[in-house]
Amino acid sequence: MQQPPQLDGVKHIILVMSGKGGVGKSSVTTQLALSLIARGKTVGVLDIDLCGPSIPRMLGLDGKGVHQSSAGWVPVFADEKKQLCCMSIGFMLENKDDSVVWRGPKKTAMIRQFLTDTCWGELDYLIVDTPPGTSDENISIVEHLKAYNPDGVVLVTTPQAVALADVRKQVSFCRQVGVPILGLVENMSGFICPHCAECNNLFSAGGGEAMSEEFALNFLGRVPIDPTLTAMDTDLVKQFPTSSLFPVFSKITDRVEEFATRSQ
Ligand SMILES: Nc1ncnc2c1ncn2[C@@H]1O[C@H](COP(=O)(O)OP(=O)(O)OP(=O)(O)O)[C@@H](O)[C@H]1O
Ligand code: SF4
Repeated sequence: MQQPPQLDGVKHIILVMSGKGGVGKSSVTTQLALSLIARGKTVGVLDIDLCGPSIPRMLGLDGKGVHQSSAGWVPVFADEKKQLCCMSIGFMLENKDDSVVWRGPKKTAMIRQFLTDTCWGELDYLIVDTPPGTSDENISIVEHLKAYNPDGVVLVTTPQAVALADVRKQVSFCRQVGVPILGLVENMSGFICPHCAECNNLFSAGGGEAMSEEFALNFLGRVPIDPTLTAMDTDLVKQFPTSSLFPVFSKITDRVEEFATRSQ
C-alpha cells in the first residue's frame, strides 16, 4: 500500500489496545503521551475510539474544533510549546454527549480519513488509541498502519480474570494480523492510600505479569488506582511532572522507548 505523506515525519507509531472496554486504555495513552513530552519529545495522539472518544476530555481539549487546511486536518495542540497534539472524533461531534452511531462502512471510511488526512508534521511519537476488542475497526486500523511499519502495540489490562481473558484474545489478534506487541500494562493494580501511602490490592494483583510470562510478552509495569487521574483535567501538561503517576509512567515509558527502538 502506498504510504500517505502525512505520516512521513513520524518516527515512531505505537498502538494502545485492550480486549475490554473501560480498563484504562485512554488513560494509559494520555499518561504515556505526557510522560514522553516531559522528556522533550513531540507527540501526537490519534483517538480512533469512535464509540467513546475520551482523549479530548482527558487532555482538557473539550469543545475545541479541528480546522481543515489545504493539506488536510490540522490536529489540536494541547500545550503552549506545541509538543503535544491530538486528533479525535470527539472534535467532530457538535455536542460532546452525542454518540457515533455509524455503521461499519462509514466507520471504516472515517478511520481511513483520520489516518490519511491528518497533517501530523514532524513527530517523535504518534500514539493511537484504538477501540476496545478485536472488531472490524481494529482490523482496519492495523491494516492501514501496517504500511507505515508501526513499532507495536501496548496492551492494557486490569487484574480481574475477565479482563485478562480478553487480553488472551488480543494477543492472538495481534499475532494473527502480524503487528508486534511492545508489552503489557496492568492498570488499576492496587490502590495507593492517600493517607498512609500503603498499596492495597482491591483485586488480585500480578495477573498481568503472569500473563506476560505465559505469552512471552514484555511486562511494562503496574499502574495503581489513583484518584488524581480523574482530577487532573486542567493544565495537565504542567501538572503531570509533579503528579503521583509521574514516576509510575516514567518507568513504563523507559520500557516502551526501549522496545520501540529495538523493534525498528
Ligand atoms: N489507574 C487509574 N486510577 C484511577 N482511575 C482510573 C485509572 N485508570 C482509568 N481510570 C478511570 O477509569 C475510567 C475508564 O478509563 P479509560 O477511559 O482510560 O478506559 P478505556 O479502556 O479507554 O475505556 P473505553 O473502553 O471507553 O475506551 C476513566 O474515568 C478513568 O479516569
Ligand atoms: S490504607 Fe491505611 S490510611 Fe488508608 S484507609 Fe487503610 S488504614 Fe486507613
